[in-house]
Amino acid sequence: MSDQASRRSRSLKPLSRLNPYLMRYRGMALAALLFLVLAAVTTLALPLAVRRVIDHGFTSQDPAFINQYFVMVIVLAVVMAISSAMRYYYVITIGDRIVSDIRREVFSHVSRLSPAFFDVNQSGEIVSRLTADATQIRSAVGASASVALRNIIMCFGGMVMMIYTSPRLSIMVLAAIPVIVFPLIAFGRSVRRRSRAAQDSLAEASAFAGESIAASRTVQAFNGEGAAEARYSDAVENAFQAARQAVKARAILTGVAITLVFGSIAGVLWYGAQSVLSGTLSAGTLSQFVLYSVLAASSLGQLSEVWGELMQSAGAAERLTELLAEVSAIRSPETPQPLPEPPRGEVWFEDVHFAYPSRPGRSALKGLSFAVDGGETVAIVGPSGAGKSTIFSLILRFYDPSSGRICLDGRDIRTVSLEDLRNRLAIVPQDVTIFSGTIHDNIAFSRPDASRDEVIAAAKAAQAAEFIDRLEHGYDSRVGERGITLSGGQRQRIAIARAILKDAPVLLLDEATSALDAESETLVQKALDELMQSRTTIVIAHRLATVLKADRILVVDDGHVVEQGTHQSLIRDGGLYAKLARLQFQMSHDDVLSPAK
Ligand SMILES: Nc1ncnc2c1ncn2[C@@H]1O[C@H](COP(=O)(O)OP(=O)(O)OP(=O)(O)O)[C@@H](O)[C@H]1O
Repeated sequence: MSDQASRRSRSLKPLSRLNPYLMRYRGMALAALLFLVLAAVTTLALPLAVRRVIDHGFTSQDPAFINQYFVMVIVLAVVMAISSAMRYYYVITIGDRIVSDIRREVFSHVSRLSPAFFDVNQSGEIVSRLTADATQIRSAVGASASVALRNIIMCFGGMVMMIYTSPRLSIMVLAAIPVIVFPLIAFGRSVRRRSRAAQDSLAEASAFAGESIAASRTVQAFNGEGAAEARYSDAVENAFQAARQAVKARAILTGVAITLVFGSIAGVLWYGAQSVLSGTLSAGTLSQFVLYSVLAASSLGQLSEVWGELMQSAGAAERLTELLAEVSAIRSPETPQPLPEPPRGEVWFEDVHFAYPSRPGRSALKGLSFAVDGGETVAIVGPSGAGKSTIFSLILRFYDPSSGRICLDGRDIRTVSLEDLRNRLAIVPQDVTIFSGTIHDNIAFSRPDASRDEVIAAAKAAQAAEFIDRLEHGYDSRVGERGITLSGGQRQRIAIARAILKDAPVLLLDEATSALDAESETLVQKALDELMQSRTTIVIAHRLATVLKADRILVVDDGHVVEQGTHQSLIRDGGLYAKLARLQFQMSHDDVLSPAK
């Protein structure tokens, strides 16, 4: 564990980060506190009643007096019961409420962080913060904090009442505390050390068993069963010995604890009894004192149990609120400029240099310039790693260039709001994400307010309607996780339907490299033709059909444009494109040499 991690788990301070959330529910928090104090005070009042009953009721033989006190005890018990129930309700509800708020806020914040954040953070870890850490906080706010608070009040109140009841006996108890506590702490440490050693040995034995069983074929093929058995039994024996040591230490600890605690209690009680006999202390006062000591001691015990939980929750609160402090590298400007109306769909790259933030030393784009006119179809072609996908990421403003400008309809995209910019762009990615939900929801992802008719029209235009109609529940069929799985071609057509529904002036199309069967290929192609009509299209091309249809081809290599032209002109020039075309589109040598065919 790093220094930072170990320091984290030793402080309760990060829990204060939950204060702003708590303050939102001030009323409920006050109510919880009120009932908490009320429950503690009534508990602390009970021993007072006990003393009065013992000292006055029994000695004066006055049944009316006893009845009166028992009625009082019942009233106290009812108050205690009601306030405990209310405390439980309020405290748990506040915990749940705060955790829901934090979850919502963290999710909404994280969803808006730029991809640079996700380049260096694992999504699994973030999700675990949202789930496991949030649950930990729920238990901290909901249970541990209230138990801790109640026990602090009880322990403190119990001690005050002990002193109030009998200062002399209290001094004796105080004197006994170090006698009990120090040996227990020392022993406790050794027990913990031994338990950890036992657990480590067991983990080692289990690891060996797991490995050996998983590789049972290898073990048997080499006649290694005997050796494995011997090694495992050694490991198990070690674990047993370590566990025995731990148990022995714990047994001694229990014995020592009982001796010390009861010895001290007996000592204090003996002294108390002597005082009762000599008439300096009443029997009721002694009982009251004993009850307060029991209350104070048990509160202390419970406090030590929830302390560890509170520590863990503090760590959880820290990890979760850390995410909220994360500032997105990509934000809308303070005063965004509007994009020109109506949209023209012009995209310019002007001498764009860019390196990914996670790899600052290596430029992905090195002075890239090109201009795409409204309605034009431009194909981007280049070797793997040339920077083609990076161009899309920059148009979508997932990252900002380190120098140069990217403009949409003549406006630098950094001067317009992210929402306006992305409203004008539709993307059909290579790897289509299908969310768990219905087909309708998946298509309408690009425009959640779209009507069923609009979704059907988009699906028809994307050549997807036919396969959707064949599904048992049509547009309401569930897909994605725990739903039906779609084929590669079907997923692509869903993505195309999404883009058609969005109807944005600029289409970014990352053609799939994976081969589809001939029928899917034809359907996807038809769907794309429909989509590309009457809008600007920038396509990372992997298919011959696409480059043949493009108005212009940009050949990108090592972060800049090295050639541009039509398929024919580029083949004629015999440069990088001619070479790539031969490899990528599997054209024969003759095709390349006589491109007019
Ligand atoms: N998120 C990222 N973080 C760091 N480096 C990246 C990231 N994405 C891409 N790169 C690097 O940037 C360079 C350009 O990558 P890019 O994905 O744009 O290439 P490409 O032309 O699309 O390649 P391909 O055809 O193989 O998809 C590569 O060297 C790549 O390793």
